[in-house]
Amino acid sequence: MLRFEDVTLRYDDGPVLAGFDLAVAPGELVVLLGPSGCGKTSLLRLACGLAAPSSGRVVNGFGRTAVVFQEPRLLPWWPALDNVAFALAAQGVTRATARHRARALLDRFGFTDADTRKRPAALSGGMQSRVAIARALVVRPDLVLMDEPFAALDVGLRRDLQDLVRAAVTETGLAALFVTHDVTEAVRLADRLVVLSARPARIVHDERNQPRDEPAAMFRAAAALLDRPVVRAALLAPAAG
Ligand SMILES: Nc1ncnc2c1ncn2[C@@H]1O[C@H](COP(=O)(O)OP(=O)(O)OP(=O)(O)O)[C@@H](O)[C@H]1O
Repeated sequence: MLRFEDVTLRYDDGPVLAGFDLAVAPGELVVLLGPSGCGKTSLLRLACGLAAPSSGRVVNGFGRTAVVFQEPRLLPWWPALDNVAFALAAQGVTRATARHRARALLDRFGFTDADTRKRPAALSGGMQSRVAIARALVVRPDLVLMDEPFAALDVGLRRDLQDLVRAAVTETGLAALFVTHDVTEAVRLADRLVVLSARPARIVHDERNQPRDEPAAMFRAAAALLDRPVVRAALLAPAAG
């Protein structure tokens, strides 16, 4: 379980979170949907221990946490295979085992043997994103934190990668906290969709297990994103019933 308990986070210019509560359970794919600058990245930084709350508690009870950033952040001089295998270096597995696991995952992600030998500069943006996701998943995390990992990709590629993330979560039972400001992406991916207000981020809508790609769910999420209480109350009322 990952828990934010009454978390406040202040920067010099004021709070980005104030009394924030959220729990992410094992096996759950939670999408945080919120406007730009509302504090989504800050929440992920708290979740993986890169930042500490000003008050309140962040408790990450998952054994192993992996992170996927918006940019793939691959090592440019290494082939795709080694970029993935390297993630296992800290786990004390042999180099042969690491490369074997990396190859198996890249194979599932559609890489040919020749592709696995290419350096990042020789891979398309979508392929680089796949390497970044493989690097996170190869360590067999219990929780993966994803910060708008597909924001730079075109729509068709995004859908492929969203399917890949969903499949990985379903097959392995890991928990995921996925940040985006794209309503379509959020509805398509989420087991549970949490919509955040503008800074300081507070939860304005929290919906579980909605049918994916359902226009009504998109409408509710978009309405919540508008963050206008009167409009929201009117539009969200049917969801409550
Ligand atoms: N280290 C920092 N020091 C001061 N202010 C910061 C810091 N990190 C983020 N901020 C500010 O806090 C607010 C929230 O930033 P954050 O990156 O968490 O939001 P976000 O929702 O992820 O935004 P985006 O969608 O644009 O990536 C922004 O106004 C940002 O400028």
